[in-house]
Amino acid sequence: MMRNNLLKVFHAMGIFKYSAIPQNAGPGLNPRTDRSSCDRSSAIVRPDPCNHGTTELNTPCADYEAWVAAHPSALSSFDHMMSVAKEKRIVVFLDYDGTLSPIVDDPESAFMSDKMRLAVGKVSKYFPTAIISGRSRDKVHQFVQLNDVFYAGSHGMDIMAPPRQQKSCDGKYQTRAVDEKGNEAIIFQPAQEFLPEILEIFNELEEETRSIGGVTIEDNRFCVSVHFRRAQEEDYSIIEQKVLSVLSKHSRFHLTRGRKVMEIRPSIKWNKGHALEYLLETLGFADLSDVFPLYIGDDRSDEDAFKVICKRGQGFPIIVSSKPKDTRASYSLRDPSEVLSFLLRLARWRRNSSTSKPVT
Ligand SMILES: O=P(O)(O)OC[C@H]1O[C@H](O[C@H]2O[C@H](CO)[C@@H](O)[C@H](O)[C@H]2O)[C@H](O)[C@@H](O)[C@@H]1O
Repeated sequence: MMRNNLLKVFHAMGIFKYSAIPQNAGPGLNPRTDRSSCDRSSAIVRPDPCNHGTTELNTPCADYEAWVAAHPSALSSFDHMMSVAKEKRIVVFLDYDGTLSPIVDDPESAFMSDKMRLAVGKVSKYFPTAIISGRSRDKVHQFVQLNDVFYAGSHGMDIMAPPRQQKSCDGKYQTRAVDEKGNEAIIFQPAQEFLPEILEIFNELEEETRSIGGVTIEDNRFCVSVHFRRAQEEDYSIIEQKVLSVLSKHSRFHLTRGRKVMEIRPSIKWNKGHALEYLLETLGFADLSDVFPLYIGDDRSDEDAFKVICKRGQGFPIIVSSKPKDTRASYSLRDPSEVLSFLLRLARWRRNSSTSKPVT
């Protein structure tokens, strides 16, 4: 009752203009009542006060229940979602930090639970599954320890995929490799030429921030993370100044922000969304009209992948958040424990289902 009243108020304020959403948006993108949250034009957004975290919604909109009404729980909506996806070829994409592992203070201790490993393993038995992380590819593989999963590190700038002729790529950034199981693979690294400068940036950042307590610099191979989760809040602006001063010496790089982290990345047109498309193509799904990507992620960089799914007009962009956030995702899960439940349910659904089309 209270929620309905709140929603009416929001409607009156024009915060969620469901009626403005095109009714022909594709399958999976219009939860429950044909509302697409891919249309962000009507959301009221304020930048994070210190610009140090993810963007959250302002005003009464910062009410989780109302937000969930616009981004329904993927658990409560599971049956509906699967009725949309049945007969489709589901391909599963997962982010790592904040999705498969809970956010912790020490980035080196962001371990994945055995239960989660088992769930991802089960999902990968039934659906092609890839993990696209901001971490280095090796690091995320070390955390996940599954060999039947495809890995993309450095926000998609380092992908190991099966060898397959690419239409959209001239092979310039590809090298041949052998995966853990001894199979032929391709490693795609579009930012290779930036490696020497990334190393310089890493060293400069270490030097510049050495004297500030609680800051750690993480080498993510094709990008560098500056963590300040353990720093004093009063040091945030000096940390930002130091990072910006290092960045000013490297014109081919830019800054992005995540959850208490600033990241310096090569300025190439490549992100998690491109990685999703690249993987679909290498897995042989590019030309199939019934391919249904499902992407679960919690952070700003995952929005690039949500955007691609929205543009394709078919799939499930799912955000992991326990707070209202401006997002293109259509569905939500509260935290990694809900991700775990969702993945287990997905694997069970596929195992018990005779109608869904197995991916070949
Ligand atoms: O794309 P992701 O896999 O989500 O990686 C994004 C960043 O995740 C990690 O940082 C975040 O998780 C840490 C551990 O829980 C936490 O301490 C930190 O505050 C978060 O921002 C990772 O360490 C970064 O390098 C990734 O870019």
